[in-house]
Amino acid sequence: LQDCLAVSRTAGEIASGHDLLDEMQLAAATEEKETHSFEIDSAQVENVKQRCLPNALNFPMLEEYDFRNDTVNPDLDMELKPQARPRPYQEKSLSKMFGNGRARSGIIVLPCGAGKSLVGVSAACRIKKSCLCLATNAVSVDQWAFQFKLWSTIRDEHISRFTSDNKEKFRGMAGVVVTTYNMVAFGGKRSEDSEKIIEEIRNREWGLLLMDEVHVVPAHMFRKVISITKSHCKLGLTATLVREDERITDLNFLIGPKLYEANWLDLVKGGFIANVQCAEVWCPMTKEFFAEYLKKENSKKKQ
Ligand SMILES: Nc1ncnc2c1ncn2[C@@H]1O[C@H](COP(=O)(O)OP(=O)(O)OP(=O)(O)O)[C@@H](O)[C@H]1O
Repeated sequence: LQDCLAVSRTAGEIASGHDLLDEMQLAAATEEKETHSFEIDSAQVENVKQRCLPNALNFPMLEEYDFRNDTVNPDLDMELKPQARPRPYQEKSLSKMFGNGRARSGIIVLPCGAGKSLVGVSAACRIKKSCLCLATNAVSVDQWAFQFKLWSTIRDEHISRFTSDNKEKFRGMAGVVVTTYNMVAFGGKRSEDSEKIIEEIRNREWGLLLMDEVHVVPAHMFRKVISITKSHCKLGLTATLVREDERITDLNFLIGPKLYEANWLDLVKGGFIANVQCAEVWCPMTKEFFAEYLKKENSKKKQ
């Protein structure tokens, strides 16, 4: 099996779904346990993951992809360029993902401007298999395609964009497709060109599903994207794990646990991101607005 879901009760006590994983403790805890291997029907994987959450059986799971031994999916010739030098916190986030030589699915949290793109591109360069990169809009798609070319040696014909304006196809056995969550999740009628590309996206086994801004994607769209694409490893990138719809735990079993979170104050001190100034501005409210503001059912909107 190239993919495995690792489960450990003891590890669960150490690292609950939202805590950072401590490699040493986790390895020690897992070693104490016997290993059993069995295959899960792909249609049931989401159910199994959900049943293992802390509010159910409390067997937190790690999904790992043994990409080095994947002889089924073709390799993608792509390296980081020598001038791409990940910063210490970027390296650390990658070491949480690739700690044991496999690619672990999960979420990396880095503040705005800290360089999530280089982390995503580095992850794709290590796995060296086809990568589906999902962004929230067409501008981000262009930026991601640009970042892949900026930091990696990927050849132009191996990377394509799929948006309403750009319906490109990569050439060769493996490649990177950058598109939006919307393009993949769209349920309406598509043009012939789009239909062909989406078929390709559905049918291919992706080594890496790279998901940008995971906190803003509505939960139902997320589910749809994950259910119609087949990927061995999922990496979610975000600047915050706060969600408006309170479905943050969904990310935990749909993608994986938080693997790393950088402390933005440390990054400011290190000179990696700009200093933040916080100011509180008080504004008057009209009587009607204030009455609405005080209503219990509007409490979520206040956030
Ligand atoms: N290791 C690095 N060496 C040099 N430049 C870097 C490095 N990492 C990131 N950068 C630069 O920092 C800037 C911010 O990077 P990037 O756009 O990936 O941040 P981000 O975390 O995605 O931000 P946002 O959340 O705002 O999208 C870019 O100009 C990028 O080239």
